[in-house]
Amino acid sequence: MKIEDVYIWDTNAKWLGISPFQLMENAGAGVARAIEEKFGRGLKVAIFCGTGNNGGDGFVAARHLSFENDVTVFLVGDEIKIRSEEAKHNWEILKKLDFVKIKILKDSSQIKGLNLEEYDVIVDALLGAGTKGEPREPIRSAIKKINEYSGKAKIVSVDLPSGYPSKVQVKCDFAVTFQWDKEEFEGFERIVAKIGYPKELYHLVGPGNAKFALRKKGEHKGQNGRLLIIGGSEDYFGAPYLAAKAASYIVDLVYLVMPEYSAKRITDPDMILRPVEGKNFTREHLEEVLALTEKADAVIVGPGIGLRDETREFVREFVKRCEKPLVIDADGLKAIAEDLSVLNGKTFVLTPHAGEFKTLFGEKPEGSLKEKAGLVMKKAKEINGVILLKGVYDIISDGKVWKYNKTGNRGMTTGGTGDVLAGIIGALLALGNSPLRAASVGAFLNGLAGDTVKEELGENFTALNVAKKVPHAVKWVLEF
Ligand SMILES: NC(=O)C1=CN([C@@H]2O[C@H](COP(=O)(O)OP(=O)(O)OC[C@H]3O[C@@H](n4cnc5c(N)ncnc54)[C@H](O)[C@@H]3O)[C@@H](O)[C@H]2O)[C@H](O)CC1
Ligand SMILES: [K+]
Repeated sequence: MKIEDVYIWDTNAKWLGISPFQLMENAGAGVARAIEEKFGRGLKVAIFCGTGNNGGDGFVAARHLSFENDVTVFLVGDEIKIRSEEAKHNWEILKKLDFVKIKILKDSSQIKGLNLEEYDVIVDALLGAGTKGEPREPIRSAIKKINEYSGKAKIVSVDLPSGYPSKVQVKCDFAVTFQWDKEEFEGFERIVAKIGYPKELYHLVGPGNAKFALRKKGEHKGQNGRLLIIGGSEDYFGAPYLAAKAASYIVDLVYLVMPEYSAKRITDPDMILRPVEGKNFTREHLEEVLALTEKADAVIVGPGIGLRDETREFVREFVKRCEKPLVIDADGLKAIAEDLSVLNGKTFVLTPHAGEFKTLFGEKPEGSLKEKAGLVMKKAKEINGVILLKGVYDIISDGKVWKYNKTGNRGMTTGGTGDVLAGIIGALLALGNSPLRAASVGAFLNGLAGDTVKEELGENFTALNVAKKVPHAVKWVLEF
């Protein structure tokens, strides 16, 4: 587990209704439990707290420990700097307790002369995951003070030794770290305390994942993604248009490559059209279309492209030679189903529904969520790419992990929502996201846009309604 993942989990946990108060309560209780299990009860405990949430965990631990131990809390810093609601809440509780002693140490001069000889255990809740740079005063002096008692008292750090990874850091007997043992940490003993995240968080896509995927990269036109969409035929022009419309809210530039016959029917000024001659894509268009991919960050191929033999051949040849990250959707999937080897060495997302999945891989996804996810993961591994199986729960895998998405509603069975989804995924790929993240977050945003439409119109709407709610979905995520 990486520190970036912790942020995603916290955000998704909040989305499930698990509040930061609950997490802090569990974190502090976990610290208290670890101490009592290791060292027994009836202890004299000093708890050094900073003004961030690491300190907040310390406040909670103090309350839990106070039941059977003699506890003194040293707040290092000014109490008006206790900012988060959950830390403040727990601080206010502590101030009402008569059996917990509180000492406020606003500057280093108050720390230097402290004598901590009477304490059996010193808890270090000064700095945690929010540490930026070398520890500054008065925290720095507090770290040094604690280290004077190394080997004399037991020193327990909350989450990580304060100051880590700087030179000035607490030398603890162990740290109580939360939920998982974090890969990045080294050089100190760790005990893991679970803080109430459900298993769903390993797999469920939520606003935490989406926030990361939507981060802007630059201030200049084109820096935030250029997407090329290849689709349309004699019979269809709406499908590539819907994909382009949805994507245009996310990336800077969307180029729509279509046979001129269908391109003529598009009048939307948001679109940059790149018509190619004729009514349908054929091998003859190959060089021209490949040249267009050069200035794109990602490519979508398939929406409304049709199933003519010469078009299917075009799709396969194109995929084989395209060097950009790809989303292959709809008729494009049927074209490559005839020869999956065109995917070798490519970076791509396939977006089949159950029927297309069977056409591609000869097996129908059936059974429980876990069983279906197992099959999607197996096939993703075989083709060395990302598969998004569309359904009531969308399942996404890169062959190593699997994710699922629950946003969306029955109204989205209407034609064209798959094109909107492909457009969003392509846009997220063009922003530089991994195929796994682009596909997972694409499914989430598409469903969220659909749910936003449902709030206004009920379950009878069209795919264009969904595409037009993409900016609302994005705004919701960024403000969450
Ligand atoms: N999901 C979880 O794992 C949970 C973790 N919890 C605990 O929360 C902390 C992280 O809290 P946060 O408020 O983000 O940061 P800190 O408390 O680590 O520090 C912020 C605080 O410190 C000041 N500061 C930053 N760098 C320095 C420095 N170099 N010198 C001095 N002061 C510094 C900054 O200005 C802030 O005031 C995590 O570690 C867990 O303990 C939650 O309680 C439960 C969920
Ligand atoms: K700490």
